[in-house]
Amino acid sequence: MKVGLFFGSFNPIHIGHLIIANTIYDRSELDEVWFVVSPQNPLKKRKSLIHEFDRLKMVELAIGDNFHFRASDVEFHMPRPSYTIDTLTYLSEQYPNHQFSIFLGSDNLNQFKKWKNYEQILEHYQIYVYPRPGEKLTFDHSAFQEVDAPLLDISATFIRESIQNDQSVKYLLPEKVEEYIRDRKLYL
Ligand SMILES: Nc1ncnc2c1ncn2[C@@H]1O[C@H](COP(=O)(O)OP(=O)(O)OP(=O)(O)O)[C@@H](O)[C@H]1O
Ligand SMILES: O=C(O)c1ccc[n+]([C@@H]2O[C@H](COP(=O)([O-])O)[C@@H](O)[C@H]2O)c1
Repeated sequence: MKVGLFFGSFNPIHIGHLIIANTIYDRSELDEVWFVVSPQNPLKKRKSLIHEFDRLKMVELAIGDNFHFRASDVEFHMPRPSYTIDTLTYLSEQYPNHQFSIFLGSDNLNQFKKWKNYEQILEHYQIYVYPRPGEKLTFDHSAFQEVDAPLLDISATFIRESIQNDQSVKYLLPEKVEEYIRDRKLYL
């Protein structure tokens, strides 16, 4: 089985993530996309990072009706911060019949040489790269496959700031995620 891993903080998941995942799924040979919620990105230290269980729950709510998509808490049980190569190695051992690839936004790609053992990732995994506004690709490699995905100027940062400023985030998030944030008074 071919599985595309979409690693992210998902703080919170938004329609940008869902459109990217669906575009790559639709234009590739992937059987499934797994959204891997990272407790702690090694390169982002943020006070606004809410508990990983809430982030996972929102991912589950967002993808609930799509049986090609799965939410994964695999990194909750691993050492922190969340190093992608360690998770890839673990998953490849756990699922020897699966062929894993990863998704990477162009913002992360431009920082990729700061990732732990990034050469090992390049050597063993295909990487679907999708464009992000304002992020021209500064690094090229044969492991990268650029995806012709729409440019979406939506970020979790914008959503958190809008909530803090009491501005509407309607349509930027699936309705169930918006309700979850409102009910639990997250990001205020
Ligand atoms: N609108 C977007 N267009 C392209 N890639 C995106 C977009 N939003 C998020 N991504 C990518 O999705 C992955 C997970 O994103 P992440 O959870 O950090 O969301 P984010 O919106 O970038 O969050 P934040 O604003 O908190 O940094 C990252 O690889 C990021 O590059
Ligand atoms: O492995 C690394 O060194 C590494 C460095 C930076 C980011 N990552 C991962 O990249 C993913 C995207 O992070 P984010 O916060 O932009 O959603 C997330 O799963 C991080 O753990 C991984």
